[in-house]
Amino acid sequence: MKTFEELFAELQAKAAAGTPGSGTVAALEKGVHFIGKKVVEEAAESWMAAEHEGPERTAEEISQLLYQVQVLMLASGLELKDVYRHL
Ligand SMILES: N=c1c2ncn([C@@H]3O[C@H](COP(=O)(O)OP(=O)(O)OP(=O)(O)O)[C@@H](O)[C@H]3O)c2ncn1[C@@H]1O[C@H](COP(=O)(O)O)[C@@H](O)[C@H]1O
Repeated sequence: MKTFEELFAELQAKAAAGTPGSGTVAALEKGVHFIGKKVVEEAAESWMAAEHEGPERTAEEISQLLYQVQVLMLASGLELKDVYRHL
């Protein structure tokens, strides 16, 4: 288990190092358009899970949505504080 902040730090480090075998690095190489579609896909799956599949599946889909949002942040050159200041 990891927190939102811990996951972001892990993804930042992998992106900076270009870690071989990292799905995050591969997604960043594909770019914002590819990542944006993943965000929309996971958002839709979260919605469908919430309507039809119960809380456990919903939590799983939301975790994937949070991951894809973090990858989009990295692709956009954003840090956590850039987003948090709008909360
Ligand atoms: N939390 C996640 C995470 N959530 C979702 N995903 C990715 O998002 C995809 C979504 O899963 P789905 O089952 O919806 O997708 P799918 O349709 O079956 O498969 P795809 O065709 O979309 O790949 C997964 O295949 C993963 O590639 C994640 N990939 C990585 N992480 C974490 O990110 C960290 C870094 O990962 P790497 O960069 O791969 O080392 C690790 O700690 C991982 O646990």
